[in-house]
Amino acid sequence: MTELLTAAQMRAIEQAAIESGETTGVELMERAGQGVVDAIFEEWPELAEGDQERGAAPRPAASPRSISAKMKRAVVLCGPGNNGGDGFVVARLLFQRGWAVEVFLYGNAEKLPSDARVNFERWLELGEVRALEARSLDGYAEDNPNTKIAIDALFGTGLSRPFHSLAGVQMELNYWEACSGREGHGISFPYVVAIDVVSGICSDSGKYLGVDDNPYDYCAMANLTVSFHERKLCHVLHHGPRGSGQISVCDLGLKRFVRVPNLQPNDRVFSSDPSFYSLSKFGDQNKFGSGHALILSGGPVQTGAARLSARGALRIGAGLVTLGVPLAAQQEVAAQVTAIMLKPIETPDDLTAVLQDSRINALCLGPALGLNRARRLVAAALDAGLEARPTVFDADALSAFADEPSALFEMLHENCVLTPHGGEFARLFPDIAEKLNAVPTKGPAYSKVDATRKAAKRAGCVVLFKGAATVIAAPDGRCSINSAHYERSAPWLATAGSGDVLAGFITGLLARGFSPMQAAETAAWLHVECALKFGPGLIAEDIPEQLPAVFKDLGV
Ligand SMILES: NC(=O)C1=CN([C@@H]2O[C@H](COP(=O)(O)OP(=O)(O)OC[C@H]3O[C@@H](n4cnc5c(N)ncnc54)[C@H](OP(=O)(O)O)[C@@H]3O)[C@@H](O)[C@H]2O)[C@@H](O)CC1
Ligand SMILES: Nc1ncnc2c1ncn2[C@@H]1O[C@H](COP(=O)(O)OP(=O)(O)O)[C@@H](O)[C@H]1O
Ligand SMILES: [K+]
Repeated sequence: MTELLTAAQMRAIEQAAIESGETTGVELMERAGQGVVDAIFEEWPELAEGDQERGAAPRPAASPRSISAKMKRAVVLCGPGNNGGDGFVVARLLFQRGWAVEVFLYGNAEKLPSDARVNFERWLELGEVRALEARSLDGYAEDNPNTKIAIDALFGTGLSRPFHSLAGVQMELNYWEACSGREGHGISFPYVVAIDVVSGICSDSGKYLGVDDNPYDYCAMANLTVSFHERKLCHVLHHGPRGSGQISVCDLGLKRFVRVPNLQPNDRVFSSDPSFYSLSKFGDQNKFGSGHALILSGGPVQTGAARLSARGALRIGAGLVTLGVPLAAQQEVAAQVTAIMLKPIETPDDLTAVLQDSRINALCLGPALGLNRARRLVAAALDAGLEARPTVFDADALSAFADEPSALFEMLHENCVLTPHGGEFARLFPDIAEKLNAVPTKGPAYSKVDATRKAAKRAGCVVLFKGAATVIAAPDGRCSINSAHYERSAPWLATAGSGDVLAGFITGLLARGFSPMQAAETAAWLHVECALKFGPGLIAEDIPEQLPAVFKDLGV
């Protein structure tokens, strides 16, 4: 598991490192700038070809007269804080490799923080700094056709309010990001490289501050973002992944400062990669050793969703899986399943009776259950037999309580898992959803992490809030994110029935004895792995069928 940091956590780590006396802010800034340059040449090795170190040449070498049209050119946009300071370092390092470098500053040089100021002064020994204005980049790529790289060093983790004053610049970066790497009419557009965070995005939420609609047409975007120490939350949340392009993480040598006192375990957020060891089966256990999952089905012609869940639960390793089916749908389900068993469950009393079997150690309610049937069965599910039986609530089992969410929350216990998508989340937690969906006016903005943690606390159980970034939180604040972005991008998972399979995966792992948090995290991660294994054309039925190959790759 890797950690995903908030801006405050990153600052605390930096501060602890500086206070230890082992490093200084200027040294960290130098490592940061070097890391950005290294990441650029790792991403585009062809850009490094033919570079000739010219060292710290005196100022005249950078004057316009000495810049030949053939020189590779970079334009560096520096902002008023330390992100801008990193930009000055990058400018110097590229210059020392023989590049023509043009530097713009947004803000007042006199007010730069001290470390940034040091690097501003160092740059001034090599070249000029022009004031960045709204139209500074208009026509720039066309007029300077050898511009290979644009560095976005305007704002990083310190963005505190909406940033609209350079709309023209942001739109130009957006356009360059879209056109870079493609030749058209003799013009090649530069790659946009964001230092730490794409300017305009709040680093804790991944939202563009002050933006309420589609930001993809007019906000700054990058082809590559170089994050320091670890990824920040914005790199996996909301608009962040699209805005960031690719992510490269630059090690600043701060690993041993992660455990600074103000970072409580339950304030931290991790990526949800599971421990694969826990997925293996060992010894001579019989099938009951891997648990028995019961999944409740809807009525006639509404049984497909529960069957998908059941298939998922069985493939992920539950020893036995039974579908609880109303009488009228028995024939339909029986004709479709083999290893999965059937039990007639029509009424709450039927469910109560079935649940007297304490070997049924995990339960799933929701997929196409029907709102009325869900409402009637939930109370029985939570009341019967085994105390605090691990139970997944999905789809209709959530929506059935839209008019009175508190009635559901009062019944839940710590072994429950709720798996809402955005719509279901808004039905159960309307106030939280409203806050999450409001236009953010200042940073740090309310994030999906904040929302899911709050929901888990209110519900008193694990909440898995679905999406390309699936956020999983427990009532005590533990939180992880399963990010289907970058090399794990899995857009084909957005297909009918995919959530039903996920509910089945979680139920199967609960049956195998995983804790609710561990089951949710592991299931979400495997769900994406299955989609990646299959690739384009994926439909929900395919997802469970990828598990054997995924397990094999993992050495399970
Ligand atoms: N932590 C580490 O270990 C390391 C961090 N490093 C680097 O430092 C970066 C963080 O630096 P930072 O804290 O100075 O913040 P940054 O993003 O440069 O901006 C802050 C400035 O912007 C201003 N401002 C804000 N919003 C604004 C707006 N809308 N419009 C106009 N102004 C606005 C804000 O003003 P204020 O809110 O105070 O009024 C303040 O002046 C980090 O991302 C990384 O690149 C590396 O050097 C190496 C190690
Ligand atoms: N763009 C995406 N990339 C990766 N996964 C996605 C994306 N969109 C949705 N998902 C995942 O697909 C599943 C969809 O679930 P859900 O919305 O409940 O669909 P259904 O009700 O049809 O099963 C969730 O696990 C969600 O996290
Ligand atoms: K930036």
